[in-house]
Amino acid sequence: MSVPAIAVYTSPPGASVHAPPEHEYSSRGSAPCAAAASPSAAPSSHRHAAAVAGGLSCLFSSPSAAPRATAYEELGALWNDRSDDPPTVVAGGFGGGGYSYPQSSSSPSPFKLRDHLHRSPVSLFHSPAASSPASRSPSVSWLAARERDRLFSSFVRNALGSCIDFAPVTSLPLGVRPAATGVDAAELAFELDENLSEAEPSCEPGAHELLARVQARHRIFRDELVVKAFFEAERAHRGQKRASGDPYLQHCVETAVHLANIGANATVVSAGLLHDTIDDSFMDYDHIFRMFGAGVADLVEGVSKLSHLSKLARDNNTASRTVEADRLHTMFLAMADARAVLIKLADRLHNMKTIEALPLVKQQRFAKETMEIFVPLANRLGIASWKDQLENICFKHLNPEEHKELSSKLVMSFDEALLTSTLDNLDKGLRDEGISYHSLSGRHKSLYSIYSKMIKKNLTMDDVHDIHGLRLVVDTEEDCYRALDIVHKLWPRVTGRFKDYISHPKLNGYRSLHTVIMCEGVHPFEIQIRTKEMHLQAEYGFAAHWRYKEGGCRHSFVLQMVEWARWVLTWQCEAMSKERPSSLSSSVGMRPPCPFPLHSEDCPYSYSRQCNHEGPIFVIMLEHDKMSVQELPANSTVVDLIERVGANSPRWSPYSFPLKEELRPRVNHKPISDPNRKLSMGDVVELTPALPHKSLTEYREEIQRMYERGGFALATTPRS
Ligand SMILES: Nc1nc2c(ncn2[C@@H]2O[C@H](COP(=O)(O)OP(=O)(O)OP(=O)(O)O)[C@@H](O)[C@H]2O)c(=O)[nH]1
Ligand SMILES: Nc1ncnc2c1ncn2[C@@H]1O[C@H](COP(=O)(O)OP(=O)(O)OP(=O)(O)O)[C@@H](O)[C@H]1O
Repeated sequence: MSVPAIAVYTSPPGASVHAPPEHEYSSRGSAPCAAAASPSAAPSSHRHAAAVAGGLSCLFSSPSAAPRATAYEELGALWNDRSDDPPTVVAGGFGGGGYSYPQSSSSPSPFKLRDHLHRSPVSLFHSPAASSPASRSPSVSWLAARERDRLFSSFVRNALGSCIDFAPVTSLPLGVRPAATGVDAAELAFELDENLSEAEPSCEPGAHELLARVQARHRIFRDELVVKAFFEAERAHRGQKRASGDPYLQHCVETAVHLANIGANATVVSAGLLHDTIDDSFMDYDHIFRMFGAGVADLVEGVSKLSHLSKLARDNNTASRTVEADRLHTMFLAMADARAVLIKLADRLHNMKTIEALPLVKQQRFAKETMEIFVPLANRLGIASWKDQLENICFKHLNPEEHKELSSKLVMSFDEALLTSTLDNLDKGLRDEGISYHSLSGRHKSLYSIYSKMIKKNLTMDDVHDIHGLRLVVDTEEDCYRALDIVHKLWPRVTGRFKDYISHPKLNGYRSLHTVIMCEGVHPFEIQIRTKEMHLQAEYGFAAHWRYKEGGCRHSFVLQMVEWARWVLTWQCEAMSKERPSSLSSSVGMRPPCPFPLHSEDCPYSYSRQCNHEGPIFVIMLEHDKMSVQELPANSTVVDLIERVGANSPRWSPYSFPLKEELRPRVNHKPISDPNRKLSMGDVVELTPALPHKSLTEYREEIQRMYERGGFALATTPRS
């Protein structure tokens, strides 16, 4: 996904208001580095070390497997507390890294005010914004909202076109609460304890220190709800250890830290802390609901469901069956609140970072599954830094030799100082010519992305021209060409590498100017120049980067869901992360209507409930202990599934619905009494339940009788 750090086009008016310093250098991922107050201030050894160390890191020092925290990630942790951030320069790991400027300040653009006050949803997953303390201005927010709506509307019409029915909601009906996102005090089904953080509940040694450490990094961990979730997670996992020997709680905390790093709000961070409680402790949904309310409980339950599916998929090696793996991605995104997918991804990211503690064979299995299932999810959701990190870890385990060789080469060839100085030069060149810009960002390509490109195009590393890349987003098409002239005046261009996708858009609608220039005579730099609208299209439209990477996509409803998920996540994390109950009351009047097409009146900001598409549904089918992901038309029933299985079976012929409950098909672990029960996205249908021990003999006899009557499939009363 693309990378602007401060690119701000469509931020909702409820979003936090920031006044960033003149220059911001920030990461595409969750890894800003506050070590240097300016790009040039960080010693290059430090920058290199941080770049190299970026792959595997762990926030908390641990006696066993967890490596020491790296500058890359530790400093990334500061993002959530943006008001404390100094201007930062980023030291990205091999996950790729980035830098960026907001618009140039010498030549204010008409968007200047809005741009500085609101951050883009696009920016959320890519780069933290360094900022000075927040202040709120309702009138400016409102103006921004109108601009956002205008931009968003035209973007949706242009970009999504026939993919969706575009019917923007202009206002929320009276009495409808705008969001189930940040925790609104009125939504809570419990009273938050006063001075909870001082309550000092008794817990295992080290837990308070763990909390203190993480609180020092992220303000969100001082939030009452989050503190309460921390102590509840501690209670749930007390005495449990990870394979590495670390307390289990550490995994919960680090999962939550990943979420905090991308700006998730208190509800999501709390659910991240509690994400394993339903599966691995005495706590159930009701308990979490009573303690934390529906927002957190639903998310934890959603993660638990995803974990079950993921385990089923792993045990059945679904990842290696492309079609089914693809259905699985869609199913994950469609069945759960997108934020649950986010928590599952954060959980997987930490598990992958600590995978060395597992036996080799498991490392391989996890790496394969992560590459096939979770990397595409991170890609589709636009969380580039997680995608890069997951890919690089998997790469290391799946192709250790290639990883080693390429890492050493990249250390030699990647020049971080050059990236920042090129950014500086372009910024100056643009200012000198009076061209205002919206954002200017730079990134270095991740190790795995370089590797993939080399394999795909049969290149050597020297032939990869975009290891260093800059992206400039300006206001008008005319500015694109003016900026291009400046670029070509500043540096010699590499012949044959200029592409004008503005006058000749790609078939998928992608528009941008691309050129490759040579820095200091030896380093090729790819520079992309585009307008804000082109950029939105490249991020969210038909030309979206995830689709560009993944190739064709069959179902338009998939496109819609994915873009929805990205939008919801981006907005929620971005807009709500600073909004705690105390501040909500004052901002409620300014809450925006949900901008996403198709949101209905009760707008829960969760696309899953809005997804009344006519497209197919995907369900998991378990038959004789084998799992498959089946695609069925909308409104299909259990009988439809059974008929499909029967039709493919040589023994197929109808038989009656079993009387014995334990022999009936199960949907989500419960035997069904109505074979015409409709199936929903993500249902797990067991056609042949696992053999119950006690009734084993009886069960066999019954099956035998069924076969004798003619076939192991169900025929039911015909449907009307
Ligand atoms: N979102 C999006 N980005 C694109 C698309 N096409 C190209 N890009 C971006 O532009 C970069 C370079 O694209 P091109 O100049 O067309 O280059 P190429 O022919 O694909 O091959 P290389 O020059 O070797 O990278 C890609 O690496 C992407 O970052 C697209 O359809 N959608
Ligand atoms: N020149 C650039 N400047 C800034 N960001 C870029 C540039 N080129 C790509 N990006 C962004 O960096 C991220 C990682 O891109 P990456 O290089 O891995 O893939 P890509 O750009 O699609 O290249 P390719 O398909 O050629 O491998 C994406 O979000 C992409 O949009």
